[in-house]
Amino acid sequence: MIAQDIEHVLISEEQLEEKVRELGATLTEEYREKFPLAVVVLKGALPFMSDLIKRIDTYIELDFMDVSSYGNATVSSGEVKIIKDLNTSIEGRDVLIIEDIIDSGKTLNYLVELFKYRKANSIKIVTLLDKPTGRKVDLKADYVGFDVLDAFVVGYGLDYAEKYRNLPYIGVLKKEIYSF
Ligand SMILES: O=P(O)(O)OC[C@H]1O[C@H](OP(=O)(O)OP(=O)(O)O)[C@H](O)[C@@H]1O
Ligand code: HPA
Ligand SMILES: [Mg+2]
Repeated sequence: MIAQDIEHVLISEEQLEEKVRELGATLTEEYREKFPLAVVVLKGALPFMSDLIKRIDTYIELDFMDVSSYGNATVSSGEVKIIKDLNTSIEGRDVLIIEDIIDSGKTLNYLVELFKYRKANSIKIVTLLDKPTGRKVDLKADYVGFDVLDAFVVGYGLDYAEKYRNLPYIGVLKKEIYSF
């Protein structure tokens, strides 16, 4: 069915599960004495967040922010739009941003600057995927699941034109799907 649009599987369900456990254990240590506010960047980070938080064995608070800059394209528009803001004040909080992918870096750069302005005590980033070759601004995550090369990837939350978020693995989309 939808798997027919995938050229190849890049990261399997098993690899995802193992990595999420590893990241969860690391974050448990990092935040043991704190009560961080985990900010989930909608919509792409939802499946990663939902698996990751079950592997973090310390107190955390969750909040959600919906931002979008891709629309139906495979290249960032460069303009980050806030669709839904946080419900929680982040002044003085230790913020852990949970993301699915860093590509140009513009989404997270925008959020980090916003959270600094709002006087967070600390800001760290955990991202499942990092695509360093896509970078347009200087931004580094604190915790990275996997580096990916320069292909448009989908699945496990990541979309192309709002499709494929429900694939259980990360795959590379066939070129003919997005190039006309
Ligand atoms: O580093 P960047 O080039 O900014 O790209 C990364 C961002 O782009 C995607 O979100 P998108 O704006 O497509 O919204 P979505 O999560 O709802 O798909 C992805 O989930 C990241 O948030
Ligand atoms: O490779 C990608 N796939 C899906 N969404 C994305 N947003 C930035 N890069 C990507
Ligand atoms: Mg998207």
